[in-house]
Amino acid sequence: MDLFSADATLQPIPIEDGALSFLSQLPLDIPNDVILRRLLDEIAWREETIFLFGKAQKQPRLSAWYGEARYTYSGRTFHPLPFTPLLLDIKRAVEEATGARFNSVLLNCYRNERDSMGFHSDDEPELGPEPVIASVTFGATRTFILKHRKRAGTLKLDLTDGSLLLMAGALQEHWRHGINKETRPRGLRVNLTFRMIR
Ligand SMILES: O=C(O)CCC(=O)C(=O)O
Ligand SMILES: [Fe+2]
Repeated sequence: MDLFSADATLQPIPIEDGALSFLSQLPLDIPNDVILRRLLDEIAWREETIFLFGKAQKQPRLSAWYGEARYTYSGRTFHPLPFTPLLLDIKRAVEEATGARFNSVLLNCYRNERDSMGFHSDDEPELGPEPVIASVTFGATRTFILKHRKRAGTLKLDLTDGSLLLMAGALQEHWRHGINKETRPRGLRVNLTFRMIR
């Protein structure tokens, strides 16, 4: 492999009001399909319940938190599980590719095309101003959609198996992002968002 080829490093994606960059394959020592299978086996996946207009509802995906830092979300304090050796391997690869450091990861498992993530910004106070968030995907491709908060502006990115998307700068302040349900069949997808919680 040519170490200096363009697609071996993060490539900037032009966007106003924030920073985005993409690498189609995060360099890893373990094949993507083996990582996917191990994540499915080793992670303590949970189907969380959320309250929407006072009504209990199951989140349309499975999720799990791992890392070294506690965090609060919707007024509740969560205690993540300690990083596993596999998560530490992926974290090391992400830190090498991005030059950033991370101490927690949120994992989401989209079981099929009916699983989704509502539009949101990752702007919790403990992430600090202009958070750097690294998103790694294994398995099926899903479309990551960004919508500008103040003006008409939508950006769609296909997040493919083994890819790394880096969100930084003022992106979370100006844009929301989400994963829509789809009608065409989609296989299982696991996404990991590495964060630095202070
Ligand atoms: O699954 C994805 O690509 C998005 C995940 C996400 O937005 C998050 O974990 O905050
Ligand atoms: Fe997010």
